[in-house]
Amino acid sequence: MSEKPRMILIDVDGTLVDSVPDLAWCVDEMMKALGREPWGETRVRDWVGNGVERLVRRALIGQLDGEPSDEEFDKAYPVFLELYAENTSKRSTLYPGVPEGLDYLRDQGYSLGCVTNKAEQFTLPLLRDLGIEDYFGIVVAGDTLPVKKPDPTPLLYAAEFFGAGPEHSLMIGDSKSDVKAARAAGFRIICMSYGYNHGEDIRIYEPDQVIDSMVELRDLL
Ligand SMILES: O=C(O)COP(=O)(O)O
Ligand SMILES: [Mg+2]
Repeated sequence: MSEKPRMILIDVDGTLVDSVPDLAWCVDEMMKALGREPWGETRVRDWVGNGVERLVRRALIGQLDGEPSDEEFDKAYPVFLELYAENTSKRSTLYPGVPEGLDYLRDQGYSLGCVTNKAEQFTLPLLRDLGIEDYFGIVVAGDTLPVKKPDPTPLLYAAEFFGAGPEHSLMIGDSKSDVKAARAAGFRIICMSYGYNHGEDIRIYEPDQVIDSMVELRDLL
């Protein structure tokens, strides 16, 4: 962990992309289509980070933990998928410092990968629409493998692709899933202070560093 990283894996939602405006819009339109009240961005923000299926389940019950009925979910999920396919990037933006940060990392010669819990059908268009897909040698999405973060497997899969050992591997994320996955993989972990962590300060989970902008990576790496 103390050695200089060779490979850097970066999370999407809450790290590179402020995707909640689109996710919340789609959740609210789904709720309205089901004849229910919309939740708004502030509520939806705390439910992002474990993939769109989990997001829809949380929206249906109005809380982080628990399950809606199968009947409710089976009705709602296709509605959400259709809405989000058309609204993946319309309202989503890169956080300030992301373009400069990615340029810096690329120019320094790091192998860059993207590891997200967002499903591949949304991840790839989102990265493309925001003009950042070419930075990444590999994209491991939420459904690329049978498991997602906080399981370390997606991180180890990317590390194997690049031939990087854990001592040369860094994860950059925003949530406790990123911290847990990185710890289990034996990677260094840096978190963004501005991301989504289900309403909790990410510092509670003790990542190696917490930064406010990806431009700060210039001083850390
Ligand atoms: O919840 C999601 O869909 C994805 O979240 P992540 O990009 O932060 O892993
Ligand atoms: Mg995230």
